[in-house]
Amino acid sequence: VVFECGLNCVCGPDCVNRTSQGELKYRLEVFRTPKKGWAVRSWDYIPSGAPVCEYVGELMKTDDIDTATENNYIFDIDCLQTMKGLDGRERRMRDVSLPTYLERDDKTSDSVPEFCIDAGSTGNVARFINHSCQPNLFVQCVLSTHHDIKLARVMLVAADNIPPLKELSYDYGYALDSVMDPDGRIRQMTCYCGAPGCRKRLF
Ligand SMILES: C[S@@+](CC[C@H](N)C(=O)[O-])C[C@H]1O[C@@H](n2cnc3c(N)ncnc32)[C@H](O)[C@@H]1O
Repeated sequence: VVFECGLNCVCGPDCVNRTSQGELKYRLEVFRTPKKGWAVRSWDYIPSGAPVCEYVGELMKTDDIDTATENNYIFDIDCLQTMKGLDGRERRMRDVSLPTYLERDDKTSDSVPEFCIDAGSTGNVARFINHSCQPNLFVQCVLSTHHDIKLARVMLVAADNIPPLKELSYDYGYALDSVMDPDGRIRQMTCYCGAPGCRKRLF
C-alpha cells in the first residue's frame, strides 16, 4: 500500500507525496478490439512506475451488488486479501513478514473484499482497460485521506515502459472457477489477451 498526503495534510496540492492524484498525465484513447470489446491505449510513451489512472466508480458494499444482472465493471477492493495472501490479486506477499495487524488468522470475514468499485453506471477510462495474463499495468492500492485499507483507492500503474498505442492491460486476478452464476453454477470466460503464457480463461 502506498500512503500519500491527502485532504487532512497541511501540505498543498504541489506536495511530492501525491503522485497518483491530479489530472490524467497521458492521452488515453478508448478503441474497439475484434474480440474483447472496448480497450484503452495511450498516445504517449508511459515510463515504468508511472501512475496511469485511478479505477473510478461508485463505492459499493460487495453484498449489495446485484449478481443477477451482468456487470463487467466491478472492481473488488482486495488490497487486504492480497496482503494477507487470502487469494488476493497476487500472492507475492505470502513470504513477506506482515505487521501484526495484518497477520493471517482464521477469521473468514476478511477472506472476501467487503467493498468494491462499481463503474457500471459511472466511471472513467479505467473501466475500459482489459485483462491480460501478461499485463503492462499493475494494481496499486493508495491511502490518502483515511487509512482504511478496505476502502483504499485503486490506481493502475505502469509495470513496464509502455510505447505509444500499445494496449493497456492489468491482471484481473480471478482464480479459475471462482465465479458463479446466481444458480451456483461455475461461470467461465475465454481470455483473448494473446499473451504467450495466456491462461486461456479470465475465470
Ligand atoms: C472492465 S471491462 C473492460 C472493457 C470491455 N472490453 C468493454 O468493452 O467495456 C471487462 C470485460 O471486458 C472483457 N474482457 C476484458 N479482458 C478480456 C480478455 N483478456 N479476453 C476476453 N474478454 C476480455 C470481458 O467481457 C470483461 O468482462
